[in-house]
Amino acid sequence: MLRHGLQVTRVFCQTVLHTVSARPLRSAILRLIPRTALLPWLSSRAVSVSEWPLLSSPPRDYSLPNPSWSTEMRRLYEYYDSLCEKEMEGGEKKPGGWGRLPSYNRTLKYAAGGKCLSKLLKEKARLFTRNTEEQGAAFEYVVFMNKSEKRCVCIFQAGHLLEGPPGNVHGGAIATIIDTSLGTLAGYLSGIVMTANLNINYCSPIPLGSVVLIDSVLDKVEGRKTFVSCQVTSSDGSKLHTEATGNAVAGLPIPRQSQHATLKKKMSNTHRHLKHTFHGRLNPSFAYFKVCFPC
Ligand SMILES: CCCCCCCCCCCC(=O)SCCNC(=O)CCNC(=O)[C@H](O)C(C)(C)COP(=O)(O)OP(=O)(O)OC[C@H]1O[C@@H](n2cnc3c(N)ncnc32)[C@H](O)[C@@H]1OP(=O)(O)O
Repeated sequence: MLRHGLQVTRVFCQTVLHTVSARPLRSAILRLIPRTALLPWLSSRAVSVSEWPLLSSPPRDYSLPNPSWSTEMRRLYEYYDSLCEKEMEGGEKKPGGWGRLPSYNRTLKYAAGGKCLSKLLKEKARLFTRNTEEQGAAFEYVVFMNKSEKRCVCIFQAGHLLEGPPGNVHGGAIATIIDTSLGTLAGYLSGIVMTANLNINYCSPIPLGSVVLIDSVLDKVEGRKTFVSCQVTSSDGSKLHTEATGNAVAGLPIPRQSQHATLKKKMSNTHRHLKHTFHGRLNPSFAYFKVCFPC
């Protein structure tokens, strides 16, 4: 009863104080109400972004257009967006086969409702490709997935912080966006994966600030291994910049004997924490994919 009262008070305070944007006052009041009071409410539902509770500001979807996007980036975005499946009037779905994948800088945190998993993760950790708030400075990209073709296209605009050779994109930054595209495709098709192998041929430099397309396809699946490949081309497809193949392995690596006891203890603590947090109602890996790959 007391817990329920605290929960209602906390949500009420957040709602009201969120509206008046009184940050210091809001923090002071919220500090008085234990966060755990919110857990039952959070755990009773998988929170989708559209129904984000007023715990904090809603997560930013980095895959949506922003003012730093060039005309070419926007044109390509609009083209693929027009191919996406959309709800039409009357609830019918416009077929298209494509879907845009949203992108957040801390997916697990958002998937869990904002707060619950923070203790398990490093508080300051951010997705490498989404670790700056400065729009257009580094990786601006959006991934469109085609389920039936087992293919995805990433539209990528390289910002000034990604310079390698003067005026061109750093090879490591190119490898990063390739790993992201291939990893996203493999993850979409095979569940949680780790990149085991990545081979890259750099064919021609990518000018800084330009927009390129990373077209990734599934080659084959062999047991736990998902083989994928991609081509990085200029936005009109006329110039090949880079090509790559990769192998992503599904599932968790088997720990070495010496690490086994520590890992077992860690996993058991984690499991207990998750069980408490979610009351057995929400599988965190499911939530991860629900938010990561909703289309
Ligand atoms: C968040 C928002 C979302 C946003 C989404 C953003 C997407 C980002 C994606 C980023 C992805 C990453 O950067 S991942 C981070 C970079 N990668 C890593 O750190 C991986 C480090 N390596 C590992 O953890 C491990 O070695 C694994 C998991 C790859 C494999 O270990 P394992 O589970 O013990 O499996 P193991 O038995 O060794 O191997 C399984 C099979 O894979 C093969 N295999 C293993 N390693 C290799 C290899 N290097 N090259 C070729 N093949 C290999 C083996 O021969 C075997 O084949 P067979 O005998 O069965 O035939």
